[in-house]
Amino acid sequence: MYVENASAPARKPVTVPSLHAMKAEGRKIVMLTAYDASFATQVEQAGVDIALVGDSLGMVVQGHRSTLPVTLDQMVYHTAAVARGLSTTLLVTDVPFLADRDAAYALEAGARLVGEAGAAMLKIEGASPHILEAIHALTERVIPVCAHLGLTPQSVHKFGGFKIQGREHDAAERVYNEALAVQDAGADLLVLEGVPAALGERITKALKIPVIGIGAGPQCDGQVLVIYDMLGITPGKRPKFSKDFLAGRQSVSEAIAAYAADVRSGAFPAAEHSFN
Ligand SMILES: Nc1nc(=O)c2c([nH]1)NC[C@@H]1CN(c3ccc(C(=O)N[C@@H](CCC(=O)O)C(=O)O)cc3)CN21
Ligand SMILES: CC(C)C(=O)C(=O)O
Ligand SMILES: [Mg+2]
Repeated sequence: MYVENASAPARKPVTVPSLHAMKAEGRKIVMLTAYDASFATQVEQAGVDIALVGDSLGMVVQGHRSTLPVTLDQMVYHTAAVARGLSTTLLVTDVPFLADRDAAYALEAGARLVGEAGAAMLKIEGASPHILEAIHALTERVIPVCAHLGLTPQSVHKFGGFKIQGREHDAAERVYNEALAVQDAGADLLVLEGVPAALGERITKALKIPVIGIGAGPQCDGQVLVIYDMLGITPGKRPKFSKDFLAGRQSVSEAIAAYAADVRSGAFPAAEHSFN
């Protein structure tokens, strides 16, 4: 275990079954990205439920304009670093662009990110037939999967930018049906990004698995943000759905604790962080 965490107060480990229990009991799930051991320790000590090694690291750590250049080797490197900073926080890692091109590649990613680096769950964007196959192949081999729908950043070229999805009736139906499909394929969790709040609420109510929103309104079972956005240090324009929790506070740990408290109370996201 990472030494700075050695004196952290004990809490029960967050697990896939405990996330399902949180949805059943109406307790909000708090998720935040981390890319290294020091931030992972901050996330752990603030009592965040899930740490996400997001492929957003391609943008906020590496300085690229999209998440597409991130490699599986890089995700393994960051996941192993984050794992050393955690003890009870559930560790989810993104499968990078096209590492899920078929079930065999997805299993290779699973072997490396779970077996080698220490992730507990893989997050995969989309619901096309080959992605549903990959979700099925992984979950059949007891690697839990978090699906990711709506504004899936790896689809940036198809969408023509980081654009809110599911605004028109047909597009909303498509995202809704994809959510049912990834659940049927075996996903244990869904990240729903950049969709109108009403669609976020409808999908959250329809699914048995917990739905974590980012720009998907306040009715989701939990929320996730990119940690540099909620610390106000992202260069340039932050997404509208994010909020600077360090503003007016004294430390990173206070900011993360405030984020966790606001997600749990329902104070975040407010109307200004949601789309209609
Ligand atoms: N710093 C950072 N934060 C993120 O949330 C994030 C990343 N990077 N990188 C990977 C993806 C890209 N994401 C993004 C990036 C930009 C917008 C954005 O600017 N959206 C517009 C909405 C445009 C519309 O209305 O269609 C916005 O105003 O928020 C959204 C998601 C989410 N992820
Ligand atoms: C924004 C979250 C959901 C993500 O996928 C990432 O950080 O890469
Ligand atoms: Mg991602």
